[in-house]
Amino acid sequence: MLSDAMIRIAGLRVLYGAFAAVDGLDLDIRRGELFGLLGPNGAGKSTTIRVLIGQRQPSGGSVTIGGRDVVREWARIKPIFGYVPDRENHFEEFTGRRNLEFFGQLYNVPKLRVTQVLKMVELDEAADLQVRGYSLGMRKKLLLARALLHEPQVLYLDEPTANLDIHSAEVVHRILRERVKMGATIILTTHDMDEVEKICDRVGIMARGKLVALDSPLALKQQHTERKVDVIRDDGARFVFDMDTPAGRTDLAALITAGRALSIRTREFDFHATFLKLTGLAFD
Ligand SMILES: Nc1ncnc2c1ncn2[C@@H]1O[C@H](COP(=O)(O)OP(=O)(O)OP(=O)(O)O)[C@@H](O)[C@H]1O
Repeated sequence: MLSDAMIRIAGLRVLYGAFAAVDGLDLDIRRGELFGLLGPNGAGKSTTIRVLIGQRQPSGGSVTIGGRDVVREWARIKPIFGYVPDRENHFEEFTGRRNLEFFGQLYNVPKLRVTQVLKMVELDEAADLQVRGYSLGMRKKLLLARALLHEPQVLYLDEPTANLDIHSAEVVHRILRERVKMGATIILTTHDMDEVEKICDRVGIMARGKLVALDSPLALKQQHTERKVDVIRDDGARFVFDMDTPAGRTDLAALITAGRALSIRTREFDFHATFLKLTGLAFD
């Protein structure tokens, strides 16, 4: 348990009928942390988020945000979070600006703030066009702009950069890092380890409703990078030396000292392999 947890998920269970989509999840997220939640399809990521945004009640366990229980104290939690869903739900016939003004009214957000967030996500030039003409990426950025309107302390994002080009993804990444620097707490779900490595402070990997890994991206890499070295000798023979064994280290050193190593390559972190291994989906 973290002493500075903003979001505390303890023993969370969510049932759909008899099926446990989330099956005893314990997870603390720090205040001011950008947390990446990964996992294969059906792992329980979206169900967890559904509990956090009040769409689904826990079947067991508890979730608190800033010390308040999401079920019993929902009215106090609702104003402090923003949510970017994976599926958009804009008013097609409204302009981007009108969409935001509509939602802004619900939170008493001044019109100036609408202009600010449109600029932030680089939609200022398209602000007065109907959303029906927007690209997938523009629609996604409008969702983010909407979630930022009331400057939420807590932000949940379901695959925020899916369908975005590289530049737009960077705009989103920059905005998220800025938010956490200002003290916001963010959970995003993604299938993209590069994204996690680039912007997340910690990562949790879920499988079958449970957490199977929890660490910083760097620690996860260090823990799961194979400490092996592939060598091609001057006569074309190939060798793999295991750096975790004394024999592997001595043999490699001998080959190098003898000047017979033609090519030496250390193994890179293989996120796909690690992910499949941790989630139990690797083929044997
Ligand atoms: N409304 C529902 N009724 C019944 N089962 C559901 C319902 N919603 C989700 N499930 C099941 O719960 C499990 C977890 O689903 P969830 O959407 O939380 O996974 P996920 O990790 O978000 O997956 P993805 O990466 O595909 O979005 C899946 O097996 C799914 O079929």
